[in-house]
Amino acid sequence: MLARCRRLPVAAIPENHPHHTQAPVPPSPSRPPSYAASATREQTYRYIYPMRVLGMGLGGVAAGSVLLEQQVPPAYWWILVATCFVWPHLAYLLARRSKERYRAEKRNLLIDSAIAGLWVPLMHFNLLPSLVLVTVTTFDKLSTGIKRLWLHSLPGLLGAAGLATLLTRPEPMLQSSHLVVLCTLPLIIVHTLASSIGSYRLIRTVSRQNRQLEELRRTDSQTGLYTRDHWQERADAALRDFRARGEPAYLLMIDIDRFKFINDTLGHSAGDEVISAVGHVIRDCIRAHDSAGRYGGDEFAVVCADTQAGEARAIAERIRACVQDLRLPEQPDLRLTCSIGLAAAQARHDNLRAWMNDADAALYRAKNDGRNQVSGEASPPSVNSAVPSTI
Ligand SMILES: Nc1nc2c(ncn2[C@@H]2O[C@H](COP(=O)(O)OP(=O)(O)OP(=O)(O)O)[C@@H](O)[C@H]2O)c(=O)[nH]1
Repeated sequence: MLARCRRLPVAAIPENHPHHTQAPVPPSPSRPPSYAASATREQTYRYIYPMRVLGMGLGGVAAGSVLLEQQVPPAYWWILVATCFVWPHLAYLLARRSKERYRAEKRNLLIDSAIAGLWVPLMHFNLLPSLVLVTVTTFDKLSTGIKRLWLHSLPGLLGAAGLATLLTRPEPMLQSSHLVVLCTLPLIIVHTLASSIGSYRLIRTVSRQNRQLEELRRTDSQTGLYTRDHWQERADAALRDFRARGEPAYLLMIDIDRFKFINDTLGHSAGDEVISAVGHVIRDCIRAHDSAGRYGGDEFAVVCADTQAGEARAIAERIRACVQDLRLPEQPDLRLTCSIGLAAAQARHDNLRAWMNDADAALYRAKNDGRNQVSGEASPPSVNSAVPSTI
């Protein structure tokens, strides 16, 4: 009855997180099923077990208080012991011994609902414990996140309630005495607390994973530089600042020289190492407020915001010289160079594409003029001419 509130699952919960009970994704022919994912899902019954023992036990206390007042035959007490105190352990054993543990645990969850349904007529429809048992058990189905599980639990719940009504023909006694209220309170309190703690943990997990996802979106794994998308956001911001306040900004397009030849002669993995090493060189050569990104393949881009022409050229020259001095431990004889195109933000640059076109043109000139050099504007636009009259 209290069984599921610790483990509210959503897609963002990690597969190895105890809260994770995401419904199985059917394997597609092009994607082999993940062993890790299914292995964790198969352990769901372990996480549910202690909560089922607690929830069913507290439900048993509530139901027992009603039985106590009604002077019922001993069979009722045996049913109470079997369903509330034996069943949680039996459910655990059944799931553990099953070849398909996750499926077995889903069946156990449905049986939990049937048990709650059974107890409603056995308690003569005593209002408070009946409502609490049905609500808690249905909430638990919802909180698993398993699609439509709560809906699938209703036939069992209603069927068990109907069958027990037919067999025992109980006389409705809706009123709950003080004793029954007192004995039902622990279930209400513990279930609410457990649900709140589950939600709290879930929110913390989701926020942490959102931060990790954002980090992944921003960072190119091969070089540690920004990804193209994130770099473009930074460059856009620098262009906006230039257009709004006239803060000079420079853009550097960097391309490794004759990289195809490295790939062709030393292989792609050596090429990957070169890209990674050049990325690290660029990161070491820029200032804290510059933004460097991998633009694609062997091409990199740096945006230097709030920067004078001399500084921008010095950064570009530093990168060029450091790439020239770069030695790879695995390829000690390999000599690398790069070409760099430099472009200042101009008032005519309506968007980033226009600015990049200028940097690309400068890079093209550097390649044409013999590579291993920096080409581009030596002097910045004046601040006055930087702010367009239309702004
Ligand atoms: N190893 C490796 N190669 C890549 C990667 N991305 C792109 N390439 C290759 O990089 C090469 C890019 O070559 P270009 O920049 O066009 O030409 P280049 O040989 O460097 O010649 P120049 O730029 O004119 O000096 C192509 O052969 C791509 O297949 C990557 O991630 N790893």
